[in-house]
Amino acid sequence: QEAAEYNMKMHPMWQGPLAVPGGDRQSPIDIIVQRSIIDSELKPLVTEYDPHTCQQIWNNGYSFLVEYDDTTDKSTLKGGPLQDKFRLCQFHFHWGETNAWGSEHTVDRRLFPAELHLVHWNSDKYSLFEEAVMEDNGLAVIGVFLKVGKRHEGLQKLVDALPAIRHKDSVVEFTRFDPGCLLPSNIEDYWTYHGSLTTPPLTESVTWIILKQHIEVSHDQLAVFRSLLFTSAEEEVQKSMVNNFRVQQPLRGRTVRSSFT
Ligand SMILES: NS(=O)(=O)c1nc2c(F)c(F)c(F)c(F)c2s1
Ligand SMILES: [Zn+2]
Repeated sequence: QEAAEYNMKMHPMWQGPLAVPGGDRQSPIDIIVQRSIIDSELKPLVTEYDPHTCQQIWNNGYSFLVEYDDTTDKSTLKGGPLQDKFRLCQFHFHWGETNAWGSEHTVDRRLFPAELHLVHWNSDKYSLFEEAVMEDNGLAVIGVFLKVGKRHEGLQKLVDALPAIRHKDSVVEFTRFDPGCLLPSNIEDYWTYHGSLTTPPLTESVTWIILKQHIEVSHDQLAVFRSLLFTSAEEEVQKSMVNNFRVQQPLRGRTVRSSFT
């Protein structure tokens, strides 16, 4: 409990509501593997990402986001637990001040040093992200755990862009980046559950798809994430962007399904 209180006091992210009042499908959560229900009807995920839809990378004061042109169905996700087609709008990460923690979700309480979120919205049912974010089947987010190990060649282009967006609200052009290079080789094995955004507005509109297989990045690559700042250039006290994860939320009777035995 005191850790949660510490988290609330110490991190700029928690000025907003800690949990949506009455929210019974909040994220992130701990995935207890033996309590997950194997669902043989879960299909393989189908991602079709077009690197030419990549537009910019920016620091929004919570994380850094790589944003994609989502005005057409060029970069999409379907299959898995999803009935509709979802458009990629952005991806971002959450990480810790040390390699000992940083992920938002955990597996049997196991923490990872960072977690990647690929954010998609339901373009079969809605015409804008802003609409979809308010609907319970509006968003689908793929979560990928990061472990420290060998250098991730595909990530380096992104790491090299970070010094240009050190401060909150800085933006630089970022093109021809294939987010598929950040996925592990096995995307068939995943857990899925209904939850929420993990940063304000915390809306309960997300079908979470957490991949079982992690990706590896080097210690030095992750260290560059920590060189980012929560604060804008004008602020006199600079705060390094670390521990930008939300505290875990109660399961409230939800079931986590798994696509594998
Ligand atoms: N961490 S997350 O749940 O994937 C996630 N949070 C947010 C958020 F707070 C936003 F305002 C937003 F526009 C997003 F696209 C996402 S995506
Ligand atoms: Zn996230």
